[in-house]
Amino acid sequence: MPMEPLILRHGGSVGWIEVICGSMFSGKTEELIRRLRRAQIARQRVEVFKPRMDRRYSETDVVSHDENALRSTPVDSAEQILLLAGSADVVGIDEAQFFDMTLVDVCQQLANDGKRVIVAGLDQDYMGRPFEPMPQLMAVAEYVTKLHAICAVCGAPANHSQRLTDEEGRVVLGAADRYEPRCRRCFQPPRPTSTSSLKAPAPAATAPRPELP
Ligand SMILES: Nc1ncnc2c1ncn2[C@@H]1O[C@H](COP(=O)(O)OP(=O)(O)O)[C@@H](O)[C@H]1O
Ligand SMILES: Cc1cn([C@H]2C[C@H](O)[C@@H](COP(=O)(O)O)O2)c(=O)[nH]c1=O
Ligand SMILES: [Zn+2]
Repeated sequence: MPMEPLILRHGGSVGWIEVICGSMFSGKTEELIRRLRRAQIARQRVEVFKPRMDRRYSETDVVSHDENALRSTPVDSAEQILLLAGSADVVGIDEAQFFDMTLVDVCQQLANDGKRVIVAGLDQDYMGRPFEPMPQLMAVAEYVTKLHAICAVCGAPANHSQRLTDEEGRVVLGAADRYEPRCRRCFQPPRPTSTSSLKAPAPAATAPRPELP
């Protein structure tokens, strides 16, 4: 993965998008901070953003579960990132799953403008569903890194974030008080309680057997 701005023959530099994704505790924030610190060491201009709603560990800093921290600007919307990125060479964005789909266009515009854009976020929610806008960002990114935590039940690589409370709704902020990473085998997605799930097909006894491929 290129770390230095690439200079084009006609003068300007070419930008790109890097996505860092995975479950909670997989090391996304640590990896984001590591890449941004290296860019600072290379004397590149770095701007870091996070959604203002993420106040878990700090109002202003991007903070990992291990208390590794980097100063950031909290924003209320993805559009604000465009306004505030200014002349940065490198733009870091944490907790990308809390922005709306506008973030995809914002990242594209920043990269088209010659900036290196590094986005970190959850690829799945507590139900195991793709967490927008992460899938769309992964599709348009030049580089995608998927990280794994360690399953809190069995120690295997963990791909899921298990919510430990009965709270419903996609957005419920928390850390180890509310979530733990789990592997595919140990993950137990909560049952959906929407009315559509009440109209589920008949029980297995009367359902037709699936055909073998
Ligand atoms: N079950 C776990 N698996 C991996 N790391 C864990 C686990 N529980 C706690 N940690 C800690 O979380 C750190 C990663 O934190 P962080 O970068 O904030 O992750 P993320 O941003 O993906 O939630 C690890 O370096 C480790 O110290
Ligand atoms: C799975 C899931 C998580 N969240 C929240 C919980 C935390 O506040 C963040 C994830 O932080 P991390 O840096 O990746 O540890 O997201 C949520 O709101 N909804 C979910 O489904
Ligand atoms: Zn497991």
